[in-house]
Parts: sequence; C-alpha cells; structure tokens
Amino acid sequence: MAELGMAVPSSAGLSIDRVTKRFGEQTAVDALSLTINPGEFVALLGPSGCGKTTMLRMLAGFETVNDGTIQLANRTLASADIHVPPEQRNMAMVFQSYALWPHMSVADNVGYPVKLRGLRGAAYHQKVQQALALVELDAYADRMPQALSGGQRQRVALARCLVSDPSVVLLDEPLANLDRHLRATMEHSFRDFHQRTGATLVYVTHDQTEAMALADKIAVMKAGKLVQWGAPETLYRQPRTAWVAGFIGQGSQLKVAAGHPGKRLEGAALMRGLNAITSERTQSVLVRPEHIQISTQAPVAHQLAAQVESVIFRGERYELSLRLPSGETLLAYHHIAPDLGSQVAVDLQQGWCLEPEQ
Ligand SMILES: Nc1ncnc2c1ncn2[C@@H]1O[C@H](COP(=O)(O)OP(=O)(O)OP(=O)(O)O)[C@@H](O)[C@H]1O
Repeated sequence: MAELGMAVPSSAGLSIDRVTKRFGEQTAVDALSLTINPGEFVALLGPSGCGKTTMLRMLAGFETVNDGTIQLANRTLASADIHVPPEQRNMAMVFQSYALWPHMSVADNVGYPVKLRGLRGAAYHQKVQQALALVELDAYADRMPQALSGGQRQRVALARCLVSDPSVVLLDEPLANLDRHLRATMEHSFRDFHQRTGATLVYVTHDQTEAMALADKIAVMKAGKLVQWGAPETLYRQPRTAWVAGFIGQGSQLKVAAGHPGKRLEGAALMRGLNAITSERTQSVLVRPEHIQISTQAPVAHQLAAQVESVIFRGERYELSLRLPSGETLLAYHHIAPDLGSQVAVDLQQGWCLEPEQ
C-alpha cells in the first residue's frame, strides 16, 4: 500500500453490543455481540436466513437497530436512538451483484465515489490509478464493465470501495455469482487485498470453506444468534455444539461413555467409551476423518470392526463411509479403495466432546 503512495485507510475496530433487529414478529438478529479489532478480516457465516445480511446492513447503516449499539472506534453509529446515515460512517460495501454502472468505463466506475466528493484533475486520476493498481487492473482502466470477466468486475467493485479510503469494508457474498475455479482465484485476491490495505473487512458468506480460507475470525450464526466466535482453526478443532461441528468441515458424531463437553478425548479412552453399553454412551464426540486409521487386516483387540458402505474417489484420497457395530456411520479417508461390503479395522486417535444443543 505504502509503496503505491495511497493513504493507508485508518482501519478501525467495530464493537457490536447486543444488537437486535426485528421485522414485525420476527427477530432477524438476536442480541448479537462481537468485538472486531482494527484490520481484522471477519466472516459472518451461517445458513440462509440466519441474519448475516441484516447484520451487515445494520453495520452499513442501511437498516436501523432496535436494541443494542454499534460503535466504530468508540463513536456510536447505531443504537435504539442513534442512526448515523451510511454516507457518514466511512464504510464501503461490496455487493454480490457488483453493482457497476454499465455505461461508465472501469476508471469512471472506480472514481465515482471520489468525484462525488469533488475530487478532480491530477489528484483524481492518481487516486483511481492507485485503486486499480491495488486490484491489478491498471491495464483495464478504459474498458467497459461488459468487456470484463466476473472476477474482474468484482475486482473493479473492490477498487471502487477502496478509493474512498474506508475504515471498514463490508462484503455481502461477493463471490456467490462466480464459478468454483474463479472463486478460488478470487479468494487469493481478497487475501491479497486485505494484506495490502490493512482494512477491517466484514465478509458475509454461507460457504464454510470460503470463510475458513479467508477470515482471521469467524462468527457462526444460527437463527439470528451468535453460536460461536473464533479463529477458523478453533472452530474446526473445538466446535462448541453438534450443530457447529456439522456446519464446519467434515466429520462424524458418535456417542461414547467417556469425556466431558469442551475437552479432547484421547484415542484409548475414546475406543473404550465406544465399547460401553448403549445406555451409558451419552456424550457426543466429533471425530474428524484425519484422526481415523483404517486397516484392511482383521481387527486386533482394541480396534473396531466396520463395514465399508461407500467409497468415493476424491483425487488425492478415497472417502469412505463405514458402518460401526453400533449402527453409527463413520467418515474416513484412505489411500486405497477397499471393496464395498468388506470389513476393515478402525483405530480412532482422538475426538472432541461436544456440548449438548440448547
Ligand atoms: N426487510 C425485511 N423485511 C422482513 N423480513 C426480513 C427483511 N430482511 C430480512 N428479513 C428476514 O430476516 C431473516 C434474516 O434474513 P437475512 O437476509 O439477514 O439472512 P441471511 O443469513 O443473510 O440469508 P441469505 O444467506 O439467504 O442471504 C430472514 O428470515 C428474512 O426473511
């Protein structure tokens, strides 16, 4: 950023304190609290209808708040009595649809927000050129939006939001309209964009792999409520409930007679706990596929026997669905494809004990 001579946006932290939004009888966002540090890349993640977009729109100022407060670097932007309008929040929003003006060139699209503020001449052109350089589109300044790919259009939208040096950039499912290959490329662009600008980014998505790949921290939402808030690794390794475990990454949930919620269960205790009688197996444990070892030999004393129910080729490995003696299914990876219906020996190396759902 500095070598491009553009002012580093003074990224600011956001404090969301028990924010609630109701639409008639329905509570779209329910007493949600989050503290977002300056320069952090945060994803709001959850299934359709959980309130992510509503939360983002309240941050932007497109929706009012019924209860709670939103603060940007100690300035109150929204509460039950205060509503700072969007244009006074020093935030920029990037939409799923890019929202570029079709009759304006790339450079004119990017420069529009600063032209509105009265910037003209050399200073204007320099600002536009720098914003385009940040998203590596300097060579496309004179093109019309129709002559760009979806990924390039999204980068124009990013440059346009950057040009006004926002403290916070809000992104609403910005990759939803792109194909899988382009999404992967754009994930790199977003990470790069974040590193170069140091802006605070709040990114809405329902795609957990996208959130995991991009964000420093993820807020997992369900029915308007925050269910877990943490780094991607923490959510993956230590999901709080069965619902979060099912939403983030792959894995199997088994009932065991061992362990305590919020604690790791080591292999030996996990295997003993699985062998207990059904009525004693009350603790739900998440077992990730990378913590399962499969052998096509006959099981020895401490191992479980499982039947191979399905085998899917995933390129670098096979994904197996195994049926355990308890009737539960187990997702495992293996480097060769065992025969369907054959028996394999299973070793579980560790599990994570989940809290009961509230
Ligand atoms: N303007 C509105 N009027 C009435 N209800 C609304 C309004 N906006 C959102 N809602 C409702 O609030 C809930 C949350 O919607 P929101 O768009 O925030 O969810 P989302 O998590 O972003 O979903 P998606 O991923 O499908 O966009 C939904 O049940 C939705 O129908």
